[in-house]
Amino acid sequence: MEVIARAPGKIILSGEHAVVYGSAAVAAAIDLYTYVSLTYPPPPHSPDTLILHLKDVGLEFSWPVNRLKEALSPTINTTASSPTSCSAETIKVITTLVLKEHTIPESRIEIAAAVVLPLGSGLGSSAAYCVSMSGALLASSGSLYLDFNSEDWLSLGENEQKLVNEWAFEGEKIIHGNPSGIDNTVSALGNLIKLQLGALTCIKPNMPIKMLITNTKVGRNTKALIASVSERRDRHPDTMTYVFSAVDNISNELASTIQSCSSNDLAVVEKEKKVEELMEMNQGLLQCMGVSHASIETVISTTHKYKLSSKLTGAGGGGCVITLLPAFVDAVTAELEQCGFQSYIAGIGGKGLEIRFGGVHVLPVNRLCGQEA
Ligand SMILES: Nc1ncnc2c1ncn2[C@@H]1O[C@H](COP(=O)(O)OP(=O)(O)O)[C@@H](O)[C@H]1O
Ligand SMILES: C[C@@](O)(CCOP(=O)(O)O)CC(=O)O
Ligand SMILES: [Mg+2]
Repeated sequence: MEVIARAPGKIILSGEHAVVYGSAAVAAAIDLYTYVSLTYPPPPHSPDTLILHLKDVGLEFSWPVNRLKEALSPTINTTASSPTSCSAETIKVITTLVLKEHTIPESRIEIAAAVVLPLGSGLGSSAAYCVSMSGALLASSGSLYLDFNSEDWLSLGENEQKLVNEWAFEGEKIIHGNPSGIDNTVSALGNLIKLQLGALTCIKPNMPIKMLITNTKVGRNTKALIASVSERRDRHPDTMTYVFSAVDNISNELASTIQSCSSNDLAVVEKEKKVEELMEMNQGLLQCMGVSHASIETVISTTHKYKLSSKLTGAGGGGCVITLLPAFVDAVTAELEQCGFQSYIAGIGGKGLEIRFGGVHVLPVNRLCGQEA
C-alpha cells in the first residue's frame, strides 16, 4: 500500500520573526511542494523494518521496528488524535537512534538548481516536510476521513487539516526550536492567511498579487536566525517591542489593503503602491532585527532600479527575496539571473496538504475514518 502526501511551501508577505513575539503576519502558499511517499505491506502483515529515505538531502536511515518501539515507547505518551510535544528525553533518544547508528556525511544539504522547493531558503521547506510527513502518517493509520478508493489528489476537511497542522507544528518545534506556527498552518491549509498568536484569518485578495521569488542561494538556518533575533531582543527589550509592534501594524494594514474591494483599475494601482511601501517598511524593520544580508540588499537594489519593491521572506540571512510584480518583468529577471541568482514567479494562495493513495487500497482493520491509530 502507498500513501502519497504533498504540501506546499510558502512566502511570508509581512511579519516574519515578529510573529514569533505575537505580531500579526501574512503568508501565502506557493506552487512548490514537498512530497512524502509512505509504503507498507497490506494488513495483516506488518513491516519489520522502517526505512526513511530523505531523497532531497540524499540520506537513508533504517531501523528494526521492534528496536524503535523498545527505544521510544517508554518516553512517548501520545495518540494520533492528540499530539503532545516531544520531551527533551525523547529528542535525546531520537538523536541517538539517528546519529549514533548511522553515518551522516557533512553538509548533504544542497540548494536545488531546478524549480523545486529549495531547502533552507525561507520558503518553508521544514514546515512542508512536517505537514506532508504528518499527513501521510495520519492517512496511513486511518486517522483521516478520506476516500482511499479514489486515485485523485484529495483535499482535507477542516478537522483533518487542524489535526495534521497540530502534528506538523510539533515537528517544526524540533527543527526550529521556537516556531510561530505560521509556516505549518499555511502549508496545511493553503490559501492566503493572517496569523496572530495562533488566531487565523483567511484573506480573500481583491487585487492580483504576483510575486517574483529570487533565491540568493546563500544558505542559512532558521533556528539560528530565530535565536539571533531573540538575543537582540534580550539586549534591547524596549526598542524591539516597538519594532515588533510596527511590524504588527504593517501586517494588519497589508491584510486590509489586499482584501478591500476595488471598483476600478486605478484603485488596484494605488493598492499596489501601498503594498510596495508596506513591504519596504517591513524590510527596513527586518534590517533592524539584524536578519538581512548583503545578497538580499543586492536583490533589493537591483529590483529597485526598475522601481520594484522587494523584501526578504522567511528567516532571512540569505535565502529568498520576494518582489511585487507589475506587468513587465522580463528585463528584471534577466538582470537578476546575470548576478547568479535564480528567479521564479510564484503562483500564490493555492491548495494546502493533499493526499493520494496508490497500490492496493486496504487500510488497517478498525482504523478507518478517524479512529485511533
Ligand atoms: N524534504 C526534506 N527532507 C529532509 N529534511 C528536510 C526537507 N525539507 C526540509 N527539511 C529540513 O528543514 C531544514 C530547513 O528548514 P529551515 O532552516 O527552517 O528553512 P526553510 O523552512 O525556509 O526551508 C533542512 O535543513 C532539513 O533539516
Ligand atoms: C522567521 C519565521 O517567522 C519564519 C521562518 O520561515 P523559514 O523557515 O525561513 O521558511 C519563524 C516562524 O514564524 O516560525
Ligand atoms: Mg523553516
